[in-house]
Amino acid sequence: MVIKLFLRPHSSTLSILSPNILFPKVSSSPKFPMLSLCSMTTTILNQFPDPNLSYGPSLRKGTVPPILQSQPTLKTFTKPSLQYHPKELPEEDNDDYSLNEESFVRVFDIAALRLPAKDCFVFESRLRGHLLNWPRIRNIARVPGDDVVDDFVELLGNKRVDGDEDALVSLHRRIYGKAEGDGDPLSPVLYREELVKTFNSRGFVNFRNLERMSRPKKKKKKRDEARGEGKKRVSRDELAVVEVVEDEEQEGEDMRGLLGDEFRGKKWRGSTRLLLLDERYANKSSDELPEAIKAVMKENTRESIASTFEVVRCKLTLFYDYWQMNEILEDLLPEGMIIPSAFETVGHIAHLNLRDEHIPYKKLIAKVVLDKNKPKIQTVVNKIDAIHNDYRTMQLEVLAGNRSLVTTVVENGLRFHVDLATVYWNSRLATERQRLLNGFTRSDVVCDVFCGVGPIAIAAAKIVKRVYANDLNPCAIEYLERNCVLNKLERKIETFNMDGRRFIIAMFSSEKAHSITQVVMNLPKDAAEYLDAFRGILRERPRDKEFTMPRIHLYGFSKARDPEFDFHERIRIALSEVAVDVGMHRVRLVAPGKWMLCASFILPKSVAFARPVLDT
Ligand SMILES: C[S@@+](CC[C@H](N)C(=O)[O-])C[C@H]1O[C@@H](n2cnc3c(N)ncnc32)[C@H](O)[C@@H]1O
Repeated sequence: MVIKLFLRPHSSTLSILSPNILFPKVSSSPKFPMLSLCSMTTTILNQFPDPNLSYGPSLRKGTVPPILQSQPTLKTFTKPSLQYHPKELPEEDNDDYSLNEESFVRVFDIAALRLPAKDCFVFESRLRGHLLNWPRIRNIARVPGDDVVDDFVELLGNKRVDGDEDALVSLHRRIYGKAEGDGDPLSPVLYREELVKTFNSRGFVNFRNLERMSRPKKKKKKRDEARGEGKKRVSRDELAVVEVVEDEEQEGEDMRGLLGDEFRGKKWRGSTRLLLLDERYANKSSDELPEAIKAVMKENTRESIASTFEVVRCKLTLFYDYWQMNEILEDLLPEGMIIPSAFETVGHIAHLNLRDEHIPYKKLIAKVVLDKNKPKIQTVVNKIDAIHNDYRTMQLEVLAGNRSLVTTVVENGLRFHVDLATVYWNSRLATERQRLLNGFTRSDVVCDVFCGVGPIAIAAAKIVKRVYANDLNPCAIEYLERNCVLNKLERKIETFNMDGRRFIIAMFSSEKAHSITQVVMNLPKDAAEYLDAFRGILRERPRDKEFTMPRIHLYGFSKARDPEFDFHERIRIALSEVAVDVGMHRVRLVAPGKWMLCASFILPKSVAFARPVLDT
């Protein structure tokens, strides 16, 4: 079900359902001490209300923290006076801009059920349907600084002492600097001494920050300042932070001295956790909360007078790292533009195929692709032009990351070193290669006429008796030889660096011809044109000799309505043969209406022993 959500201003109140009696507050005002609205300074001006938005996080929902509101989405380096929104980016100036990650920070108001840490998992499963359940956000959030060791909780206990006074209440009075008899507040030094006297050695040791109590308070962390926030951070990962919205006024009298600078709560109530509630409950009053939550509150406030169960208002801040690639790009690129969502990977390289309309944004797109796919992706490239050259190498432009196009690809357990600048590689053919290899046996001898860096030849060498691998590109052969060694298969592979036609003729006019059982011809654009090399290839040999004809696997493209028929015709014409029994396999659609096919057939004897046309 899609729930439509209207974000409302922060002004509505949320009642605390359980009065906290653990450390009764000395503060003047607050009826709802955990729910101060004054600290919620994010403005609704920057909210993106959209009644059509569905449930869940979105860059178009939430608010931009005030400190970031003036910042542009892009930072400029060379023209500080100009600050373009990417949607207005001039094409030539593209290189001068970098992404401003902070402009992707969004703050969401949510409600949370604060409860003892030990109970959080029980209630998480009990209230699962009422929790936030946002991707990559845990429903349970920590409250930093209020974690205490179990021994200390034990020490505090929950039992009544001295007749009518709760041990915790009594402790609280002492901690707030009052003498046993509720006299004047103690000076920090006396207060500390009092504490030292009061606790036994076990308890004393467990006050991690006791020895620092009389020191001046440390400055807030730089990062908090940069974000313009002084709230306690519950989660410290890079994706998100949950903060309880509290009353600033009351913070002077908190337990920070005892429990550390990070602890900013006005009361200390033992280790607690936040169960983040469904975003629809963000601004609901206690009456409007679902029965399941009300029941939990009721049970737990009744059971223990010192209950820490309460509903609190929180701010959930999502950072640049939280958002997925498509969400960032959607926000960055002009409306209506197709979002580049997929790319090919070759080892550490992401290979984009950007459309013309993306070119002004290519560096930004590449940066997002890099950021969102680190550490696996280290380099982002774009194909500049269609493949035209003989070696089938791509014209690539490095857009982001390190500039090296030498990478290592792992395919079917084999490792291949590849330099995309000088050799051909296509990871999309991995399945096809596997299909082809499945047809090979131990007794086969394979000729790979257009082998590249060896994805077929090397994988075949693991299965078959022997492989002869050839490529016209000297760089491909250099990498092939490296890869043979890398995969410890150099003894089974013989390499050649010559034109495919010459290679076919050389192989079949040598002694090797007897043993060759499989020929792979993977140069889809032109391979069919090389078939004539087989015509009369065995004509010098005695016809009566038992000769096993090799099976040829020929790749090709076809844009015809009946691609199989079309490709079959081309094969027949190239072999100058009336009938050839061919098995066809559609490999993949390489472009709309353009199929890559693999034709497999046994070289007809009539072709292999044919006399050249002029001889007859
Ligand atoms: C489509 S790639 C296939 C490479 C390898 N089979 C693969 O799957 O990665 C075609 C290869 O044929 C090589 N090539 C192109 N023309 C050639 C020719 N006339 N003779 C031999 N090899 C050639 C190119 O250098 C390229 O490596």
